[in-house]
Amino acid sequence: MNKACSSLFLSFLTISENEEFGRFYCYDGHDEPSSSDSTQIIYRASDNRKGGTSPRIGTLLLKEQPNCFCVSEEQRSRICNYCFREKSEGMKLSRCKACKYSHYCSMECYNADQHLVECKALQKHPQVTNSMRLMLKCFLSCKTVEDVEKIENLSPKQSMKDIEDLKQLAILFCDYVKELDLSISLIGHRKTDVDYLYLLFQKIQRNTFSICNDEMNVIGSGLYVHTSLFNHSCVPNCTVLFDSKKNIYVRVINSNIKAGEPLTINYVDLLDVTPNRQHKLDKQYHFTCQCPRCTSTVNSEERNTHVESMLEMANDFKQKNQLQEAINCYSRVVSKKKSSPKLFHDIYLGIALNALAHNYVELGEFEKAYHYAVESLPLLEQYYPEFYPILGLQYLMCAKLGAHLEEEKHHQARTQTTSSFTPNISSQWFQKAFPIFSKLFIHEDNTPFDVLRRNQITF
Ligand SMILES: C[S@@+](CC[C@H](N)C(=O)[O-])C[C@H]1O[C@@H](n2cnc3c(N)ncnc32)[C@H](O)[C@@H]1O
Repeated sequence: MNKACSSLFLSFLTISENEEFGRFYCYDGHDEPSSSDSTQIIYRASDNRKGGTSPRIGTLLLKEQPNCFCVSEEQRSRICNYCFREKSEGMKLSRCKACKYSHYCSMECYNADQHLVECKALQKHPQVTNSMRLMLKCFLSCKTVEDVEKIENLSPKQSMKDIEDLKQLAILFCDYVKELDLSISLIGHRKTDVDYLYLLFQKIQRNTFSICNDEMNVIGSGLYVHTSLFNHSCVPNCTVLFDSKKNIYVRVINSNIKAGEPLTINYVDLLDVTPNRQHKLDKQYHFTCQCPRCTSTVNSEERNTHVESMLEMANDFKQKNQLQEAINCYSRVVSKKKSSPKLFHDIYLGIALNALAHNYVELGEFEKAYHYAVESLPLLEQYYPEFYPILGLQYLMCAKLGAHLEEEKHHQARTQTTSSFTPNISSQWFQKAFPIFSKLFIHEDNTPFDVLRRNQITF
């Protein structure tokens, strides 16, 4: 029942012809699922490690290029809209003179992005949303029957329920593209078919990945048709990462995956309380998560709307670059929690401490940043898996800040005659960061050392 996989999968992955649910399972090589199973892709654990059923941490399950992608609105003047390279002293970006919207590093990127088609639409509709731009890119990517099949096979196969904002989006999209020549696309003739567009928008809503840079900041969005077959869990055993060429990598992050267990990634931020995660999963992905964390009756994670509005206010200040005001809001959350520990869930404290650390880095107040980053760690360790990219970056941030503070103290010690020696505070965090980087951040164009180097916080 299993057919061989395309080259982007490693050989131990096989694809079943049953496409009903499209879940990936860990497979021990003995207990082959029957054809009535919903299993779509199976991980042959026994091929990877003799005698064991669980793949090792860091095992690469698949690597894939995006079928279509677009740069995020906030990043469009900072990175090339096709190759996603960052603007730097050695690399200039030119803004398209016609639409004044898109930026490219070269004519090759301008042409490869098929910008001329989009340019016409952007000139008339500069307020376009990311999902509309991604939809147009999706149209442009459909050049063969196979390309069309890949998109049409994405979940859901049929329109599921009335989603008013997606219906509106379908209507807006018709207007966006009505004057464009989309004859190069095999689905171009459907550019104003509202029902078809509504279904495609549902697929885009459920299957789009945020493309992140090394620091896990979102720089774009894309469709990756194979990776999007992974289901979600709030206790995931796999994670996705990106390289600088927008390739996605799915790697194992739990060394205790049993045969028959689904292989999962997370669709929403894990540093959030259960009702909020569930709400997001329901709204965007239309399912109720039944993972151990969501169904736990032991550690209930309740919402606190008062704290949430304070965090939201802080976030608004941050967006407007009013960092000190944002810091005041986050600090109020921290002090409320310290004065009444049971008032709201620890997760909110984790969010506030983490935000304080990042805000103080931006303000150049590194001692405070270090203090909050270290204080946030036990909470991040509780809600993120042990081998998780964001956790690795947090350890790295502590290490870099620690190293900077040590350096400053040594400098003071050299210039003053009396000073105490500074303990080596940074190495403990480097030691924690390194296993995560060496197992997860290992892309074709990267060694973990490159990533560590690129992630240096510049002081
Ligand atoms: C990106 S797709 C994942 C692959 C999909 N299951 C398929 O077979 O094509 C997202 C959709 O999968 C389903 N899904 C993902 N994780 C799930 C879970 N933990 N429980 C139930 N449904 C899930 C939901 O319908 C969701 O909208």
